[in-house]
Amino acid sequence: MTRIAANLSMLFTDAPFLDRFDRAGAAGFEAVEFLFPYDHPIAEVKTRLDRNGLRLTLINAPAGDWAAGERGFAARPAKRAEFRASVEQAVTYAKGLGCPRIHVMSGITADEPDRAACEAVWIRNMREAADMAAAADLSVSIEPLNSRDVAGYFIAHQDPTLALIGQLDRRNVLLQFDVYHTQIMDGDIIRRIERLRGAYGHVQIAGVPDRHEPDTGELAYPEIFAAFERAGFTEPLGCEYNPRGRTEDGLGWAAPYLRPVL
Ligand SMILES: O=C(O)[C@@H](O)C(=O)CO
Ligand SMILES: [Mg+2]
Repeated sequence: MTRIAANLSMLFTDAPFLDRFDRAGAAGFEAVEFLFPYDHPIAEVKTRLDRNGLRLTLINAPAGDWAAGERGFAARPAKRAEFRASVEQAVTYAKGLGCPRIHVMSGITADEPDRAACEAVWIRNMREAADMAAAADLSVSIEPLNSRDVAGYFIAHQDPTLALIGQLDRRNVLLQFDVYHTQIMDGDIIRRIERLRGAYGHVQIAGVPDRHEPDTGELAYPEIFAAFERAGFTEPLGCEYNPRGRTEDGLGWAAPYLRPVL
């Protein structure tokens, strides 16, 4: 059965962050994910999850100055200290919030002079992140981002990302399969879902190319949902899209996957 999670960094954004949990619960979501909860104490976020009966499926580790274009540190040789501090904070939040995985971002490396040095530090950092996460019984999620939206990001394609993950030799590190980014960069979505079965631990969805609801654009999402089911992937798919209007007004496509609203 297809299950879905509301991405609270992109859905319900007409409400303050903490109020988005109530909106997601009222809309019938069973789970949520979001990027950065760090402006709010763990206890406050936990209260919002619990009072809406929501499970948390993913948070991102702090990724630096987002507004200035920073997108994490793992592949940036000069940012080792920031990297470690960000993973420590993410592990503390994930543990406190009952979230099973953290997305650790790699960083913009287009201006780094030495790609080999970026790869070497990425491997060293990600191994450390994996070990810190494993000690807390968590996994690490790694997501390639499309280079149209995020130019210069260290990882843009799935297969090279999987090759890097393979070099880590850590079982708790999995691919974050964002269907939106993957369609833009790699395509062949259905075959990829089958072929990479077991290699991805978290999935996100959006319409392509406009990143709106998954009922528009070039992808046939009902077919994609069926492929994930056939592949045995039963975790909630993160709804990480920019709603065309008010979030609730665009949830018609999601009706079969939402809890009945009382
Ligand atoms: O796809 C995305 O944009 C996100 O999943 C993310 O973590 C940050 O860019
Ligand atoms: Mg994503």
